[in-house]
This record gives sequence, C-alpha cells and structure tokens, in this order.
Amino acid sequence: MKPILECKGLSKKYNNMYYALTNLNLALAPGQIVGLLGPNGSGKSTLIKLINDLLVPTEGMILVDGMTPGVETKKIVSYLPERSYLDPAMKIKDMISYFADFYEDFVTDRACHMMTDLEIDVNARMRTLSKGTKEKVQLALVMSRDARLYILDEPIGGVDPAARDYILRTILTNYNEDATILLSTHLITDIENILDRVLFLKQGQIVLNQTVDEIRMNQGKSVDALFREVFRC
Ligand SMILES: Nc1ncnc2c1ncn2[C@@H]1O[C@H](COP(=O)(O)OP(=O)(O)OP(=O)(O)O)[C@@H](O)[C@H]1O
Repeated sequence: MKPILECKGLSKKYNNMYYALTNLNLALAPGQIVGLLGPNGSGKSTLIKLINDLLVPTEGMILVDGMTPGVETKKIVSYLPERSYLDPAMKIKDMISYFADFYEDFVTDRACHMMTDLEIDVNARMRTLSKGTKEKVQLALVMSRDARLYILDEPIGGVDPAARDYILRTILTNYNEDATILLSTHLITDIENILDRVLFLKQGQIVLNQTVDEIRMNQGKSVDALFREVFRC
C-alpha cells in the first residue's frame, strides 16, 4: 500500500548552521493513529511544518501521498497548528461557513454537531472564549474535514483533564478509518490508548517506530514508561 507519508534522508537546518532534523527516514501506511513523541526541541514541530509546506527541506525529501507538500497536498491534509490562526473577531458559525467555503471536504453538519456536543455557542466570537474552548473549536473544525491525513500539533495541551477524554473520543468517532492521524503531544498517558503506533524523535532522528501493541508485548511497558526510560534526563 502506498505510504501516506514518506521521508527519505530528510534534514532541516535552521540559520544555515543548526540541524533540527538529520537524515530522517520514515514510511507511514495509511489507516493508523500515530503519536509523534519526543522531548522539547527534538524536532516534532519542524517535521510537522515540513509536512504542511511551511518549511522546505535542506536535504532529502518528504512526500504526502506521493506528492511534494504544496497546493495539492493541502487538499488532503487537515492541520491543527500549535497556535491559533483563527480571526478573534469572527463568530464560530462564520468560521464554520468559512471552512466550508475553503475546503471541499468540509462536513458542516459534523462541525455543528461537534460544537453542540462540546456545549459551544456558535454565536460566540473567538476572542470571548477561554484558551481551552478555543482549542476545542479549532480541533472540531480540523476534524470536520474528510481528510486523508490529519496533523494535530498538541491537540489537548490547553484542555482540562475532564475534557481531554471527551476530545479524544471525539477524534476517534469523527475519524474515518482509512485516514491517518499524526499527532504530537507531551500528554502521553492521556493519549496512548487511542494510538496505534508511536514514533520517538530524539535530537532530530527517529529512534523508535513501533506499534503500541509491539511495545506492550515486547517490552512489557506502557508507552509513557518507555518514553521516560528512553528520554531520562
Ligand atoms: N525558526 C527557528 N530558527 C532556529 N532554530 C529553530 C527554529 N525553530 C526551531 N528551532 C530549533 O530546532 C530544534 C527543534 O525545534 P522544534 O520546535 O521542531 O522542536 P519540538 O520537538 O517541536 O519542541 P517542543 O516539544 O518544545 O515544541 C530546537 O533546537 C529549536 O530551538
């Protein structure tokens, strides 16, 4: 099966001197939820930005469904960035219309249902919402697309623990099983139950690429316990 994401000898150097990613090789088959895990500064956001055409590789290549990141890949990738890019003056219902106009694969009914389930008033303006509620809105918009690849950069970082489970369930129930989700997070315990596979990134290189079942069976550990062992300070 053709990988949905492929990196070959991928390197990214900042300011012509510092390598944030070094010779990274990866092929992800579609239809899995993949955790991109690593300590601060290990290169997670750099990889995510390369996938989304916000950076260009210094060396090597990156392919999304066989294509170099650009206009065509943006049609099949739904991206939740680390920081909000939504206009604070806009009402949520206007944002739903805006997404529906912009993305052919946007499912308006799904977005409206998710806002109702999350008890978010679609008449509210973004600037009036708490940080966690803004994150929920953004995630709901991103998950309301019928994308092939979802890239979620820290999707539950600002959300309270009670809402995290709900959000993770929301991700799962709104996710088409042929699609792929790549998500970065430091909240491993919260998220490991929904993951099929994990990638550990250390100093710009992938040091582990295994399914969660392989980790549990072969190492007899949870992903969180293995992470703490591999990245002990
Ligand atoms: N615009 C930039 N200019 C120079 N160096 C950068 C830039 N962006 C990131 N870096 C450096 O590249 C390395 C990887 O950063 P990156 O943001 O990809 O890590 P991360 O794994 O996402 O970290 P965190 O978990 O803290 O978000 C870090 O050493 C960082 O300082």
